Amino acid sequence: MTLRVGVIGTGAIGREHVRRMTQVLKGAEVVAVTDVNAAQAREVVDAFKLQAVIYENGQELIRAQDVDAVMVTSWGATHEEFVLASIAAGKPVFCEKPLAVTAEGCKAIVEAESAFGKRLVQVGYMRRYDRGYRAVKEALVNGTIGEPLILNCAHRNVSVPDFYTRDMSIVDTFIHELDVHRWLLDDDYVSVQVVQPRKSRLAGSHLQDPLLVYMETAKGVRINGEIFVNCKYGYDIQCQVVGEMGIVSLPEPMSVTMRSEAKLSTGLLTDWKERFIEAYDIELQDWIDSTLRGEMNGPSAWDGYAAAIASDACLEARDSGAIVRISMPERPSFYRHPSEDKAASGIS
Ligand SMILES: NC(=O)C1=CN([C@@H]2O[C@H](COP(=O)(O)OP(=O)(O)OC[C@H]3O[C@@H](n4cnc5c(N)ncnc54)[C@H](O)[C@@H]3O)[C@@H](O)[C@H]2O)C=CC1
Ligand SMILES: O=C1[C@@H](O)[C@H](O)[C@@H](O)[C@H](O)[C@H]1O
Repeated sequence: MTLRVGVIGTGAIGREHVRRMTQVLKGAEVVAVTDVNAAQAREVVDAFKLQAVIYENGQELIRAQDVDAVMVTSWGATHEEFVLASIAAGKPVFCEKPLAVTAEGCKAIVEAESAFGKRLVQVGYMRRYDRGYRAVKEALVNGTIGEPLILNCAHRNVSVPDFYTRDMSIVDTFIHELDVHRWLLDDDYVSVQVVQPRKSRLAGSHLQDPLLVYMETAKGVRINGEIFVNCKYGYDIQCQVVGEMGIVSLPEPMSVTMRSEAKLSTGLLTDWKERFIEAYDIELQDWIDSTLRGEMNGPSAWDGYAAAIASDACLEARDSGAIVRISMPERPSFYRHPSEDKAASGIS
């Protein structure tokens, strides 16, 4: 069976996901695309020799009879509208992060999906599929380093495009950390403080770059985070958890060491596409397979909502300079995995 997918937004990641669905993964065919930049949609159809209809807009694509499932890879601020329309049409939808740019927007999606009565939404938090992050999670679950106490992390990009706004360092960039640390630690955030160090002269004048983010979780873990989106030297994602009996760190991407011209050196990546290429492949193959089985396994609309509650608080903390409390509503049973319910009721 083949999942017929319609893609809304064929820019950087939309193009990448079309490439992997067409050339790398199994079980999906891109049958429809749309982009507000029609030339961009045409370019992708031609580049991958797709037998796909180019729709005027996302709403028309979602309504199309032959689109079984929707992929939303347009700008963050447009996600909410397309995810809500997909739910209204009863179609499974893979939405790139963020699920919506505010917690209020995510809440509307959670409510619509709950009212529909079946999970339809997966959010593109691909780090949960990254082998390195999974190894860190496994070490934490196994208790190898005892209980986690401190998490140190950094999200560094070489540079960002001109359209990158001040809020995007939180709602578009650090949102990955907000999701993956909640998942890694199996914990929720209770407070955040955002501190603005000396500003880099190499960042756009409208940006405050870098930023430091200090968070506390319900279990008392302290998170020290750095966001630096014009670091110039590479795409560098760091995560280290200090526990009672040891430290577990995210492995560096594989890279040869060179001895050459009187130097010992190791290359760094510069692009998110390469850094997480395997994670995106695994993530989307899982989405295709589970959607074909009529299930939805990956990061849920609730996870998207939880990350957005934290990112709203980060923005408030950045603007006020205060420590902002984060209050996370209790996760409804609709968003629990069946195995968690069994564990909670003692059924094995
Ligand atoms: N999971 C990850 O690591 C990554 C996720 N993303 C997310 O994917 C989304 C897109 O990011 P990029 O591809 O980097 O941006 P981009 O700007 O390269 O591409 C977005 C495309 O969407 C189109 N678009 C915008 N509004 C639209 C609308 N209403 N209808 C149809 N098309 C529309 C634009 O014309 C553009 O071609 C963002 O939400 C971003 O956060 C992006 C990069 C990596
Ligand atoms: O998701 C991504 C981009 O949208 C975002 O703008 C970058 O900062 C991240 O590193 C990348 O993974």
